[in-house]
Amino acid sequence: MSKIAAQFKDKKALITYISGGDPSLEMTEKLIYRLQEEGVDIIEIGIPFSDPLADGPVIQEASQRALKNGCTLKKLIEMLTDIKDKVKVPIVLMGYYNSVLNYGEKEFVEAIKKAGVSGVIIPDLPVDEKADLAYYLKEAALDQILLVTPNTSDERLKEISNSSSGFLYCVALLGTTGDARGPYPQLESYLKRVRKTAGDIPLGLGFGIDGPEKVKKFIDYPDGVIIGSALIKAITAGETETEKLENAGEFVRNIKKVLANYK
Ligand SMILES: O=P(O)(O)OC[C@@H](O)[C@@H](O)c1c[nH]c2ccccc12
Repeated sequence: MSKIAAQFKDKKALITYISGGDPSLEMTEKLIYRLQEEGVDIIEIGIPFSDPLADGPVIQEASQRALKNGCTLKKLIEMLTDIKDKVKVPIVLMGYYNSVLNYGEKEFVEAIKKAGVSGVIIPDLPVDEKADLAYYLKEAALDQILLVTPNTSDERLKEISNSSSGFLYCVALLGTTGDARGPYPQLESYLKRVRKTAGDIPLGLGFGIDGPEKVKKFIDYPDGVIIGSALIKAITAGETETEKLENAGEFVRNIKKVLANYK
């Protein structure tokens, strides 16, 4: 079992997303330590990108702040490599395919492996693309987490879940990240359909889950939740570094309180 999949064992997992380099790489480093201390199960880190097409305004702005402050994929990987020994929680890199292509697919996989990263999410790389990247990731024993949506047909679901490793990312709505309308009204039947088709792989639910209330409402169906925009909002609301870290801690504690009641 991969280090990522193991995080779903006997509990509902909490996966938090932060944008790498927002507002600085030093802050990303401190946030990783804080999220780890608060007991987050997996940390997803976004590679800053100018056209993040799956992202709503909160993450778009976070990505812009990171780019403005000079964060690049290379610098992000260097930072992760430097702190590798202090990070026990599995790290997942989320980024658009273009960033990986620019870096070089083979070089990217080698570098993130060295940085201790456990898996990747590349939302704009379809499963049938058969990219070299998928091959290199497998060789390096890194997870490639794939996404399904309420619109995904049963046939595709089967194909995607067979190729996904670590967990299967169930997008909770038809829209972008941070969409407060989520999750999808027929979430229960959607996730039951996924469960039936996907077999044993853990199911993570993300997009539009903005706090403890929504977690409570929907946690029966998936094996874990992914929260990004709402956490970034809480962090950004802090004025000083200390306040930002404190807000992140408080946000996570409130979600963990809900999750503690479930298995
Ligand atoms: O921000 P939200 O609505 O809480 O959704 C999680 C999300 O942020 C994170 O998993 C993510 C950020 N950017 C993405 C792009 C594609 C898929 C997933 C993501």
